[in-house]
Amino acid sequence: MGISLGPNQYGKAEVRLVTVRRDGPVHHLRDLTVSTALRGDLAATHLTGDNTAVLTTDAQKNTVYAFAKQQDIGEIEDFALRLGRHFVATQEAITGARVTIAEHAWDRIPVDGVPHDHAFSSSGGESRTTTVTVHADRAWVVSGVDGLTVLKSGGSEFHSFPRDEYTTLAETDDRILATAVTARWRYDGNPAATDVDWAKNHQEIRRTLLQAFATKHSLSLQQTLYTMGEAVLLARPEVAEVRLSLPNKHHFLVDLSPFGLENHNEVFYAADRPYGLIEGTAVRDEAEEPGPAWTDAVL
Ligand SMILES: O=c1[nH]c(=O)c2[nH]c(=O)[nH]c2[nH]1
Repeated sequence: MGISLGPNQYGKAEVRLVTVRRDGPVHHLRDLTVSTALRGDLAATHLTGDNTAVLTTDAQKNTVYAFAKQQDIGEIEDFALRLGRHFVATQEAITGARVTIAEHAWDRIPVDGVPHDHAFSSSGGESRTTTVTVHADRAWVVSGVDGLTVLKSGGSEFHSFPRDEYTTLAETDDRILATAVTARWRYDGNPAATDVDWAKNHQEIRRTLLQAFATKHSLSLQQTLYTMGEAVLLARPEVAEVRLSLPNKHHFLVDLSPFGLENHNEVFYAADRPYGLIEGTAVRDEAEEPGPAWTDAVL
């Protein structure tokens, strides 16, 4: 009974690539997930462990980042074709390359109706939430938003933190700041007994959160968090308290120096975990004590 190697392919799956092109103050953002898979004469590595024909998956990932720097990405079809053709043309053993790209769309955050130069939001995955608790004589309402994904490619710094023997993070005065906002706000008084326009509140609070994120020059995500909560309390007198849970979706600068390329804050690796998790509350001084809906509204 004979056994032989069947069809096979290999590559790097889900390379998270974010690029920022700066035309003066206006930034152009691209956010892609790129997967490569190569096929060809790869029997040796499977059968004997001879890797002489194996272009590493690490090199495939590096190629994605280097190509993103060397030429404008353009349409994802063109970028995928450039990558695929490169692998087939340069690797003798490789006869086929499959490159799959998903592009994640971002919209400019409107600030007073004007699209912002370098602050973006992504509506995919967002939901509006509410938790109400009803007793015989009153009700408490907690509303919120989940998964409101935002990113700014300018106006964010993080430095002047303490350095102990385990601190390796570089200080930066220009980084990408990205998060998926989970927000909960509680209404003061007995809102179910009064005439609250829930839809309008939701819309205005969402807009206020976005505008604060876009316009606040950030020295930390903590500072941005408080500014966002404070802005909601300033805009909506019926809201007593705002809780925010903000994952710091890290974007790491890709080191392109091994390929003789400079990276002036243009090409990033979007990491999904671990992430910093920044949580906090902005509360109105004269607000009444929170009701049961607040205690139960876990972030
Ligand atoms: O805005 C930030 N706050 C932190 O507390 C922190 N910690 C870290 O590693 N990066 C950041 N960024």
